[in-house]
Amino acid sequence: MANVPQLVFNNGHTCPVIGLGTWNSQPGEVTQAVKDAIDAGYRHLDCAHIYGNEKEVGLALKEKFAEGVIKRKDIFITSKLWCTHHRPDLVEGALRTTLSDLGLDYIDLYLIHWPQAFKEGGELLPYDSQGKLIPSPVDYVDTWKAMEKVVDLGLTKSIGLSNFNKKQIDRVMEIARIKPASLQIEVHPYLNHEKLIDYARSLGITVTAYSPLGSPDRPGPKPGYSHLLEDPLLKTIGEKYNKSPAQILIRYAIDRGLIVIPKSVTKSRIIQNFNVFDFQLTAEDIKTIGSLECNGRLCSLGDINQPFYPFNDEF
Ligand SMILES: NC(=O)C1=CN([C@@H]2O[C@H](COP(=O)(O)OP(=O)(O)OC[C@H]3O[C@@H](n4cnc5c(N)ncnc54)[C@H](OP(=O)(O)O)[C@@H]3O)[C@@H](O)[C@H]2O)C=CC1
Ligand SMILES: O=C1CO[C@H](CO)[C@@H](O)[C@@H]1O
Repeated sequence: MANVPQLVFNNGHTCPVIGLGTWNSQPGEVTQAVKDAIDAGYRHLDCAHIYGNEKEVGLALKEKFAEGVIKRKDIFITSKLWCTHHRPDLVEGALRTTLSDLGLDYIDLYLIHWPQAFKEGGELLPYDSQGKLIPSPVDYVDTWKAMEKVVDLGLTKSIGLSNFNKKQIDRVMEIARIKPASLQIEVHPYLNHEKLIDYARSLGITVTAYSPLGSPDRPGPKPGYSHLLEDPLLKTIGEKYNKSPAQILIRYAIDRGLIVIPKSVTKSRIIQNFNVFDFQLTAEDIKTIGSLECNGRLCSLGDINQPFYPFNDEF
């Protein structure tokens, strides 16, 4: 794959260190965003069935393939198995739906989106009358065996996990014939996740940082904390390199050895976020930025008492 620095997975496949996030990119805007990203040099897209926009992502790919701007092998596509499809007999069909929506015959990485399973066969977010998501008893280790089968079928090159904690990763590692290639978790200076990142790496699993800009269109992490992009420290460090806070945050992930997937539907920001390969943060910058840590988790799902909820453990 051209020009974008890559990380190598434990199976030898490579993944560009920056990708375009697509959560909350509306169907009416995501096609243009993906086309702008490809034109800007992105060669990695982060998608998911739950984002409800894979068909529109597929339209952009179709156009860029037809124009000859990229070939299929030039771009890395991630998607994720949603929680209502953990039952082993549903996994292949879920991936085939994603492939059909994206207009592809394989993806590069398929992740179990969350360890929790939800009631199958209805809404993607099946709430009960109390407003709680209805669990399904499926254990993610059984789901993992079905994930291995979709690799065998050639429907995805690699498989991995998202939002899993240490114990949950261990349980998958114990039974895995095909080891997870990557772990996608929330990582930014308010939630540095040092222990989980070190642990995943010790197992040969790469880590992808989601919400790297602190997901600024969502409520902040804690009362009294500004949104990350407004943090004066990032502005000061940015001035040193003539870069924006967003560029510092993206570089912060890359310089920690992570894959990073900032989302934007704004052409100028899509270009800006990719323009991070002409500078590098020092070890001291990384330490200083890391001091913003406040256990400021932004993204969670389901009830803390439900089976397999991942965020009750220290990491
Ligand atoms: N595995 C999982 O469970 C999860 C995965 N993800 C993945 O990670 C991706 C990124 O995370 P996400 O939570 O979307 O948030 P990000 O941290 O990437 O922030 C995205 C927001 O920042 C704005 N933005 C982007 N670039 C800039 C810039 N240069 N200056 C100022 N503002 C900017 C965007 O606005 P605009 O678009 O209007 O330009 C958007 O509002 C997701 O899109 C998704 O693909 C995210 C959450 C959970
Ligand atoms: O990636 C994500 C964003 O959307 C989902 C909900 O709609 C989240 O649960 C998930 O983690």
